Amino acid sequence: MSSVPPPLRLGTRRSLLATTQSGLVADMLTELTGTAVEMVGVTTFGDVTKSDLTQLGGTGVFVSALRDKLIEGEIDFAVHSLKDLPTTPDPRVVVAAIPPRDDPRDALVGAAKLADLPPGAKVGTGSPRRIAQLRMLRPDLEYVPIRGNADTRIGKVVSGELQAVVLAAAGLRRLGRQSEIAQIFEVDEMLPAPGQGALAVECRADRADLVELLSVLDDPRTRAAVTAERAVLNALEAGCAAPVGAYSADHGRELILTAAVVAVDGSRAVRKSTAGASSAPTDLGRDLAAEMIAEGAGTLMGERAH
Ligand SMILES: NCc1[nH]cc(CCC(=O)O)c1CC(=O)O
Repeated sequence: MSSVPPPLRLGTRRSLLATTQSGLVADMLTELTGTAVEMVGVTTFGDVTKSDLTQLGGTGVFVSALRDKLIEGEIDFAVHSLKDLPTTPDPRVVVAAIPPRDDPRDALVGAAKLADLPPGAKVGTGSPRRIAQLRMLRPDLEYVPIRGNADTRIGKVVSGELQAVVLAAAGLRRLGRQSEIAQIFEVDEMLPAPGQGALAVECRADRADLVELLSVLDDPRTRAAVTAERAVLNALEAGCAAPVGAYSADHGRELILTAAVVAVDGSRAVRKSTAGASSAPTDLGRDLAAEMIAEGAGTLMGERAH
C-alpha cells in the first residue's frame, strides 16, 4: 500500500504580504516537485511590537520566531523576504533557495511623483535608507515614520494624512497593487535595500533531504546578485535598518555592484560601483565595502532617522 507523505509544513508570518509570498513559493514547489505544502502561521516580534524597528536594530525581528519553529521541528521550511534576513549566518539553518527576484526597486504611492509634490508635503516611510535618499532628492518635504502593512500605509494616503508613502515595488506587485504606484525610483536615484525583491527559502541545516528538495527553487543568478549586495551590508557591519543601499546589475558572468551609505539628513553620501565575476559575489561586496569605509562610509551610519 503506497503511503502518501504528509504535506510539508511551510512557516509564514501572518501578514498578507508574507502569506502571499509563501503561497508563491509553495505553488512553485508543488508545481516543480509534486510536493504538497501546508501553511503554518507564525507571529514574529516584528509583527507585534509597536517599537520603532530602527531602534531595535531592525535585524531579525521578522525572522527569529520562524527560525525557532524550524529548530523545534514545528515547521519544515520557511519563506522570508531576503532583505529582512540578518547577514550574519545562523549555523542551525540554511537558505536552501533564492527564487528568481521580483522588481528590486522602491515605489511611491501617492497623488503625484516625488518631484511634483508641493513643498512641505508629508511622505511616509520608516526606512532610514529611504529617508536619507529621499532627503537628497527633496529636502523640502516632511518625512514621517510609519509602520504596518501595505494596506495600513496606503490608507494614510487615501485618508489624506500623508501625501505619499514609499514601499517596495515587489511587495506591491505581489499584492496585486502595482496599479497604485505613481512612481518607481530608478536605482540611480534610490538604491534598494540589499536583497530587496528577493525571497529566501530556509530550512534546518541538518535536513539534507529538504535542502536538496528545496534547491529546485534556487535561481543562481539571483543568488549571486543578492549575495554581493548583502556582502556589502555585512562588511559595513550594518543591520537591515541602516541607511545602506546596494544593487547588483546582472550581466551574466559579470556583476556591476553599486552601493551607498547616505547620511540620514541627506547631506552626504559615499556611493561607489565596481564590476566583478558573478562567481565571486562575496569578495566583490566585501572589497567594495572596504573602499567605501576608506572614503568615510562608517561615519554616516550612526545617526537616527527621525
Ligand atoms: N519588512 C518590510 C519588507 N520586507 C520585504 C518587503 C518587500 C518585499 C521584498 O523586498 O521582497 C517589505 C515591505 C517594503 O519594504 O515595502
